[in-house]
Amino acid sequence: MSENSEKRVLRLGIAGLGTVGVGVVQQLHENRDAIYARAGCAIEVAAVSARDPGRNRGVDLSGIRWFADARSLATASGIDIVVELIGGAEGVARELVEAALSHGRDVITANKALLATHGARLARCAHDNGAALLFEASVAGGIPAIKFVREGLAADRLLRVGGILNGTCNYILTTMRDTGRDFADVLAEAQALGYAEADPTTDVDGWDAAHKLAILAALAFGRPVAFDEMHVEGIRGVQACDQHFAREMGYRIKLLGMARQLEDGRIEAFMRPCLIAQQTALAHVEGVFNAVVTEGTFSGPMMIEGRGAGAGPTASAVIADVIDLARGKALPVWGVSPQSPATCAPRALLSGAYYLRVNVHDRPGVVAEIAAALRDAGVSMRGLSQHDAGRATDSTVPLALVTHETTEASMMQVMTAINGLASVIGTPLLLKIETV
Ligand SMILES: NC(=O)C1=CN([C@@H]2O[C@H](COP(=O)(O)OP(=O)(O)OC[C@H]3O[C@@H](n4cnc5c(N)ncnc54)[C@H](O)[C@@H]3O)[C@@H](O)[C@H]2O)C=CC1
Ligand SMILES: N[C@@H](CC=O)C(=O)O
Ligand code: NA
Repeated sequence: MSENSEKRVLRLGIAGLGTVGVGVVQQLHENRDAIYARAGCAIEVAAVSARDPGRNRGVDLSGIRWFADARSLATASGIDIVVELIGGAEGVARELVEAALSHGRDVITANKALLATHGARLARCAHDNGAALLFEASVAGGIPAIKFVREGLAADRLLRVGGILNGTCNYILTTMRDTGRDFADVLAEAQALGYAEADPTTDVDGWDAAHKLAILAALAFGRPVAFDEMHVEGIRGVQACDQHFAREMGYRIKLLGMARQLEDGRIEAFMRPCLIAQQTALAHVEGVFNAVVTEGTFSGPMMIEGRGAGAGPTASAVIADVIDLARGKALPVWGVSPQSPATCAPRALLSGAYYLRVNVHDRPGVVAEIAAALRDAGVSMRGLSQHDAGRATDSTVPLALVTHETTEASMMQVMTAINGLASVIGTPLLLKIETV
């Protein structure tokens, strides 16, 4: 494990002292005795690297070596584990992790962007150099999502994996629904609470959650997923009227991801806002909470829920990985020996029922035009709703419909036809109705 294990001290080199990095330093201090008891050795922050050495971060960093260039932590002496908490799929974070693993040094990271994008290569690098790469904090913050899928369900054959994987989006959607406040206002609040990524567009455009889904799918199916082929949509298109319609129809809107392995080995995966029936457990995962769901051939359906973001939960997951290493527990990155990435099935192959909301000029014949677009694509309507709550001063009105079971290909055809209608204002919103 460690060049220093005989002294029963495990020495960390932490890169990045933001929300999570500071959380780790603080929690190691505040919960030192319990951590010592479980790890069987002392955990010490031996070195750090952050941008501004002079800034007061509210934690005691005295006596800790400071490295101006985080990449130096990969090879510096006196460090047993590199803890990468900078973030981002490229740049210093990637270079540091690659260099440390190549040097045979164990790495712990919370960086889902890096793992989703370069996971196949990093797994190979860790394997070839006998180094461990642990990443519990990368998916669903404090929820032990990685251990749940990779270890807890190791004997099962998983049929699907997914869940609500972005705390910022879930917080925004929940708060908008409950308070009627607007998107930008609630996003600023999520940022202030430390939930959002350095660039919050990563959260609201669905990429952060998609990164996490790619990691879960890789663990569930034993192979990294070709991330750039995944279907990803964010929550910017969701309007107040959608929350009204969803409630009226018995649903809640959630940014939801789901991955399934098809018989031909391809992965069907999406991350997008969906309607979920109000009475399901997943619909009640609210605020910053995340949930991971699985369906196993042998274990059946399961769900775990908890805080998916923030300093405390995320630092706790990082330190759990440190304790694993202290206990001598290091597994292959994806639970099996390194594999090449699996391709994703095209979006058009998805199927299900859908919700479609269109803002239209309120005039005779509009509904007939939309119905014609559905008819031409062979899509059958299950219900239609229009009410004045969402009416704008220019007499445009939102109209929402739900379909019977159909294919995504047919819905894409409907969207193209509707987008071309003169009576349609702005971009219609298409949400999958997901059965969970
Ligand atoms: N905030 C959260 O709730 C969660 C964050 N994560 C992940 O944890 C990682 C860190 O996230 P946060 O702490 O929230 O981000 P943050 O933006 O608060 O902290 C990152 C820190 O890294 C520093 N940094 C940037 N470039 C650097 C460089 N070249 N050398 C040294 N330091 C550098 C920044 O100055 C900043 O203080 C990211 O990968 C993020 O995706 C994962 C789960 C939850
Ligand atoms: N920005 C992320 C933080 C954790 O990964 C989120 O909001 O869930
Ligand atoms: Na986790």
